[in-house]
Amino acid sequence: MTELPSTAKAVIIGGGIIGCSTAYHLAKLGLTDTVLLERKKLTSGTTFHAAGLVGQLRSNANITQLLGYSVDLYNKIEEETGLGTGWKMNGGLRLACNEERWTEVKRQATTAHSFGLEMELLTPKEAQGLWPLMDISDVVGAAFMPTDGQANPSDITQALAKGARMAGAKIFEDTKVTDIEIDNGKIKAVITDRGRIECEKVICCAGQWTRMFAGRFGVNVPLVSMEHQYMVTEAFEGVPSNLPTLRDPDRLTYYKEEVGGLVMGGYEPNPIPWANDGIPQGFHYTLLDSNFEHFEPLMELALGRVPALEHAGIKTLTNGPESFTPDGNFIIGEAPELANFFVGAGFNAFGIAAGGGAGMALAEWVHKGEPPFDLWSADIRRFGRPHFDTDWVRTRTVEAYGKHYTMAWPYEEHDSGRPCRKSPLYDVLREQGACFGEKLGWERPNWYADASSGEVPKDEYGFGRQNWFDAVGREHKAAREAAVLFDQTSFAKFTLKGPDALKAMNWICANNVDRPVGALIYTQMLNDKGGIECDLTVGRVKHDEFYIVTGTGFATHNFDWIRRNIPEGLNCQLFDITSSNAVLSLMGPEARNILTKVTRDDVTNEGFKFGTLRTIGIAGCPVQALRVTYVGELGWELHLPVEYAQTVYAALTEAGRDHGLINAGYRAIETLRLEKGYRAWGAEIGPDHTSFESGLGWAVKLKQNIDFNGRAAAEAQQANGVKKLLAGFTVDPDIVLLGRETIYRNGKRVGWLTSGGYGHTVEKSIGYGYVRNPDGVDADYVLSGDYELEVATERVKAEVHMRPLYDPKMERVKA
Ligand SMILES: NCCCC(=O)O
Repeated sequence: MTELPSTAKAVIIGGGIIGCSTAYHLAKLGLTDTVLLERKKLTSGTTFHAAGLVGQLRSNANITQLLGYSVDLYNKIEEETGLGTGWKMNGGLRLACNEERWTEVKRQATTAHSFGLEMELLTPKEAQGLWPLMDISDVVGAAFMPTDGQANPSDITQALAKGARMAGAKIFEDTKVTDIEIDNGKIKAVITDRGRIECEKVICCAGQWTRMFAGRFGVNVPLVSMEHQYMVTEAFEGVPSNLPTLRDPDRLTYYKEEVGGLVMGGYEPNPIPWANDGIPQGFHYTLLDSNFEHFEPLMELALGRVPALEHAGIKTLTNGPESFTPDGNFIIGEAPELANFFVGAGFNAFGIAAGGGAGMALAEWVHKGEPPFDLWSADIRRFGRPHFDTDWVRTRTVEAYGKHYTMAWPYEEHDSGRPCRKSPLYDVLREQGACFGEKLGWERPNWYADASSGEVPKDEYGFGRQNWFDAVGREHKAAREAAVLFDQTSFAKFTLKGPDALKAMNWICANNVDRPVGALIYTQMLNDKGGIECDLTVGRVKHDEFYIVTGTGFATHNFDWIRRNIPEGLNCQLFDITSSNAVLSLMGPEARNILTKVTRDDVTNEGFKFGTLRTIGIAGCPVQALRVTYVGELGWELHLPVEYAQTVYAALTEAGRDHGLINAGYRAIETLRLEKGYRAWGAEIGPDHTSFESGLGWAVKLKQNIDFNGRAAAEAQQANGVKKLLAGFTVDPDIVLLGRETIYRNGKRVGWLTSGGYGHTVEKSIGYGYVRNPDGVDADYVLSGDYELEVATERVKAEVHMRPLYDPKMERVKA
């Protein structure tokens, strides 16, 4: 047996497709000092029993791009390594068996077009032409993606491993990692049963073992092993080798050709979690007992689609446990809990589809310290407090598994593991008709039902206008004409304190935070490319203390970003105080009149200017009042110790009684901010979009002689111009915009919508998206075009806007 090296730059743990692909890409990047350790044999954990379908389309452009990268790699890896991979680009069919599904499929086809992928809509007969074995009596239509395909999971992994070795990486089988040596928060070495390897970076691609293993070092990887079954038939007539893969989501099943027979599996609504108390020792090349009884309902559904299965001989019913995650996306990135510990795991049964691209992305992340493009939807930092509890994760993951093929409704909420995190006002607001949504475990009012007119606080999903449309319209109108109260307790809140707090903040923030005590500053935090990593409000509470407020879902990510970017040697401490403060946002033209009734402090426009914060007294409570808005109206965010929440809420509602004050929820916030043109991180802005591209260059301190993270990139972009620019679009109010609709300028595809919704004041459907032009783009260019949006494959005329649709002069906000 070859001796283990005593040192390496990077050690990969796990020899499945993700580990091998990461080794391949690290070596190709020149990091030949990479070692991959597999405790048994390559592929022997999960990869060997994967089904091997390679589909590309996801609702996120960059994840789709990553899967597209896999296809490109699989197209060439066989020739590069000389090893067969079983890869074939036989195309993928997706069926729709009811009108709602057909709408979903048409919207997916438009999403594919937005992302530059070919996806054709087919009649049932045309689909049957590609898949003659299927019964089409219930099929309404189908979509076909010609560049999808399938691979042999073990073979493609071996090819990647060979490619990695050819490029210089070292791979060791039968080598178990027993420990990681960490000194003072720094990784020092990996300890194996064959010796110690000193290293800087560890990349944990240990599949379903990852949660337990990473947990030993304080790294939380919320994944769960679930039984996943598929049947393999003997060869039978009518199954050509070029048969496309088939997804039949209304029957919860998928198919691919294998040696002249079919592989058929699916996602049952009552999945079985496995190894709740840990994966048994010696589990390699191991399958679970076939569970025919559990598989039978899927089999029944499949027989309806492929009657010939009735007479096909069954070779096996494979039952292999695989890792699934609470939101159905995989987990990638550097752990926020431990520097230089990277994770690539939790692939939800699309590890083969994602393997090529995920290995590429992970390798770049390891090598350059950042991913090749924004991977937020798969980023390990998207998780938070509830995800530390295995039982909660399991409950949510069971739901996510069961919904793998069910309709992905717009605005759909999770049902399981709720309620988990509750604002002190939860019960009060529920009494008042709140219909809650959930984010990072927090229950948050989305909208309020009016019981007196028979409304019920329950979402009914659909692709048209939903059952909450009127309620949200009511809340929207109250915000514009009177006042509303939003419970925004779930906001993530941090403080940064210490003698060097200002120095640190002015390095991390793109806007100048060296303002007088009491100033409230909107700022972005930029990466080296000028991309927006964080978008938040910063209050200067004392000369050496800042109060930082950001979106609920970004708590882990933003905390991690700030902590990592505090320059070494500076004396300041960052604290997460999310759970200490409740937040009530009082917004609307009557906000001041209401506030005046409950406080003796000066809340006049002169006494309490927009963009400032101050402590005011309300009902015995010291309230940190922030004069800021995300809805485009006069208003204050009131941050207060949680124990006062009910008292202050009662005082405000009492004071607001004669001013038209009502409760409002997050869906009203969305329609209000769309009208006002406020950007949302994760949609309009994010690491791939810069301040100048998104029209936020006004908040970047280039005129001041202050160095900051991302300055060089921002300066270059200011000097050279941009190649994409964010614009607003409006269309006829009957057209429902949801985001990802394709943007056409003068008949040419130039981008897609990042958000879509309806503006109850402007009475139009509103969308935002980037207009791209490789030769450069500015506002005149954007405004000089004729625009159409493709919505569910149909083009509609659109108006373009470069200024907010509502109150462009900020008169209402600053009133
Ligand atoms: N491993 C099953 C994949 C199913 C799908 O790609 O839809």
